[in-house]
Amino acid sequence: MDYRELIRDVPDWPEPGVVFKDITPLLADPKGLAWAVDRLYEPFVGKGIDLVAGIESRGFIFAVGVARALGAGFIPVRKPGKLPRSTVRREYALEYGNDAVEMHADAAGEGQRVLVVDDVLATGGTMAATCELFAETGADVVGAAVLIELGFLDGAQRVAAPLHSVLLY
Ligand SMILES: O=P(O)(O)OC[C@H]1O[C@H](OP(=O)(O)OP(=O)(O)O)[C@H](O)[C@@H]1O
Ligand SMILES: Nc1ncnc2[nH]cnc12
Repeated sequence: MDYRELIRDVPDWPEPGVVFKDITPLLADPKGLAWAVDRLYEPFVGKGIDLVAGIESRGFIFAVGVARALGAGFIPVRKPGKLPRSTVRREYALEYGNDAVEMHADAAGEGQRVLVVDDVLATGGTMAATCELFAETGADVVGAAVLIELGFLDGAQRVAAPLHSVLLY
C-alpha cells in the first residue's frame, strides 16, 4: 500500500494559494496510523531518547505513540497561553500567518536527549522555533521527525537538528 494515497490535497485551504495536506484519512486507517508512527520512531531506536516533544496540535497525534515506542516521556509544545506554569516562548512565521510556541521552562533538563515530532514541515518556522526553545533550556535536540516535508518550501534549512522526514513532497 502506498500510504500517500491516504493523504488528501485540499487546494486553497485555509487560504488561497495553500495546498493543505489532509492526513485525516491516514489517521482513520488502522494500518496507516501504525505505519506512520512506526516510520517516525524507527530511526531513533537505541539513540537514548529521554523525551519526545509533540507540537500542538497535529504533532501530539504522533508524538505520544513515538514516545511509547521509544520508552520515552512526552512533552507538549503548545500554542500561547495554554500552559499553567512558567513558560519559555518563541515567535515564528507560518506558511499562513504568524504564531508562537511555548513550553514549560522546566520541561527538559540540562543534557536530556529530546526528539521533536510534528506532522508537517512547511516553512520550518514551527520546528525551528521548537528546537531553539529546547536548545535554550540546555537540552540536547537529537532529532526532528515529521511525517510530511514540503520540500519546495525549503523548511529543512531552518532546522538545526538532524531532520527525519517520512514523506517528501
Ligand atoms: O513549517 P511551518 O511553516 O511552521 O508549518 C508547519 C506547522 O503548521 C501546522 O500547524 P498549525 O499551526 O496549522 O496547527 P495545528 O497543528 O493545530 O493544525 C503543522 O501541524 C505544523 O506544526
Ligand atoms: N500545506 C500544509 N498542509 C498541512 N499542514 C500544513 N502546515 C503548514 N502548511 C501546511
